[in-house]
Amino acid sequence: MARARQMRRQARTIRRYGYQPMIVMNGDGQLPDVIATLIGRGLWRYRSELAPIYLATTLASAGTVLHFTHPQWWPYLLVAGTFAAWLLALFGEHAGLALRAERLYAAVVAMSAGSWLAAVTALGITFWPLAPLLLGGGLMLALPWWVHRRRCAKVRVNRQLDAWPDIAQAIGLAGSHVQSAVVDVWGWRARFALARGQTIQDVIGKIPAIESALGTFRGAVRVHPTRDDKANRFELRVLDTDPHADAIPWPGPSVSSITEPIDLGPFEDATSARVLLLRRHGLLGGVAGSGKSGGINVLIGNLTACPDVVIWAIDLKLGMELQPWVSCIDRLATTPEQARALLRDAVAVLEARAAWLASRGVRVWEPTSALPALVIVIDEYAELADDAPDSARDTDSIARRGRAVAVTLIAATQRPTQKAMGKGAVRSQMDVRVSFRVRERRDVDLILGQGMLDVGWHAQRLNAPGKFLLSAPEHDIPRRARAYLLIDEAVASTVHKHVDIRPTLDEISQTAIEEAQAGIRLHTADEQEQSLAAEGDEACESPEAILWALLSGAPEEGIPVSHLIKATNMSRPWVYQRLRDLSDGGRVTQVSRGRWRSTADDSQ
Ligand SMILES: Nc1ncnc2c1ncn2[C@@H]1O[C@H](COP(=O)(O)OP(=O)(O)OP(=O)(O)O)[C@@H](O)[C@H]1O
Repeated sequence: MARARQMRRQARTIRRYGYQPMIVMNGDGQLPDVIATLIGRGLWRYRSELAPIYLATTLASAGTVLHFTHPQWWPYLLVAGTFAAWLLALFGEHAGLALRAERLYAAVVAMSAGSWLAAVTALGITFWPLAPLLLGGGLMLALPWWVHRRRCAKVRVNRQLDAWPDIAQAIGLAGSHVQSAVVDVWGWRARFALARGQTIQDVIGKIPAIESALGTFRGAVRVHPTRDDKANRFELRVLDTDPHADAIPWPGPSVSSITEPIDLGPFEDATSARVLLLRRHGLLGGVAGSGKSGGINVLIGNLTACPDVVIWAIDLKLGMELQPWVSCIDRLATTPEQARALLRDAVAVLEARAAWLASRGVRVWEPTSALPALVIVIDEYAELADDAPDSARDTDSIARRGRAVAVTLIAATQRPTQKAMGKGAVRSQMDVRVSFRVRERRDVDLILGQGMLDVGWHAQRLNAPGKFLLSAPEHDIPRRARAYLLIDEAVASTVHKHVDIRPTLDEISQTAIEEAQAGIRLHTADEQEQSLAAEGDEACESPEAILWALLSGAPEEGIPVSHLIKATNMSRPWVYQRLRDLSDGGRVTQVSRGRWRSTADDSQ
């Protein structure tokens, strides 16, 4: 038992230091040196934890020396401390202080240290209560430092990286070394240089050995080429936690313009699944409950933060899904009629924009807040194809011609079969495909494109809501990602935050819509007139129509009842009954005894 414990301790020491420190004493009074070495090593090894003590000691020594040599310097020290605090608070981000709380903490420490040093320089360390203040205040300020999660993680990572030479030796990658490392919320990533002749394929083959040597869980290590794609470099990604283990709350919009790629959620290696929507159409597919609406929420949440996008939406489930966004959506169609009108207007917009571009000799519409892009989100596309099949021509038009003029379609549907997509070219025009879980293997090809299943896009294996595969020009290998989850409160607060920055459509588009609608009104009026005329022709033969025609054309003094009886060929009571009815409705009036006319002229 004891032997096993000792061996374990030895192994741990070897992992940490790369060798087993051996202490040899020859009885010549070397013990103090050895102890000093060990203490020195400990002070260095635990430098991060001991940093507050080092700082306090430095302040106390510097303050004492300055008090005896330059006591008149205290105002400069005070100004320096204040200036350092100001710099850290405002620009600390550039020094790696990513969170506001971290910058605030650093500023408080700088301010406190500067003030205390100035006081000690002026008054001396024996001045009450400067010494207890250093102890008490130092302890209070040290606590957040000691418990800070990212600092602890950084220390742990540094220790793991210190052990890399031995790990590399043990797993056959001797000579590779760390160049840089960063810690993030999911774990850490480091850039490595390989020894001569080693390749990234060698490293990929050693992943299980690396996981074992670093003591991580299985699947925690990923190896990627570096951004510069050098053959003798690689990036090691080590996850402390599985980013997909639980629902991932939406951290807020990742963009402020449609020209930037939108972050949908993390891949398994915790890098962001970012995708550009400008001049692209998108299709989201997956079984009921797989997270399509959640994905749409992430997209809309980001789009609402872009003042260069106008959002239109169609939600034929009576607006159940998209209603919460309504204040940020310029136009929401919840009935087939509204959807038809919306798509018709979108085509008018794209045609007007295309004509405007052509008149200026410009090829593409560059979105700005004055000339915004138009994104049309359609939740459950199959319902649109079912309830408003005649709108297929418009969706087709938008899908084919919308890119250059920044009119984008985003469609979500369970199974994008040709029938569900309305028989047009919409599906084939979708440049960005997001597949949530599908039930049948063949649905993978339906959503992601023909042949994708065969080359490893296994959306049928996604095992939790919100998990998806993303296919887009910049995403051509299958990597599992999980969409952020927006709870109702996040939607409400996002709407509240962005409602004031929502743009309206540009004049070119608005005029096109007005003209299209006026054209439709004219067309409808014509149709109505024609149908009335047709009705009139038909009705001319009826006694009612004859009666009404005579009354309408009657002169000022009215028309005699005898004429009406004769012309209609009806009985006197019949004529009087009709006259009474028309009179009750205010449509005719008795001018004098036995003479009637219509009141139409009176109202003009
Ligand atoms: N990204 C996510 N992370 C965790 N859970 C999620 C995520 N997205 C969705 N869910 C869970 O799955 C449930 C169903 O999601 P959602 O309504 O988005 O699916 P859907 O594919 O749109 O379904 P339907 O086709 O029936 O509308 C949600 O109520 C939520 O609890």
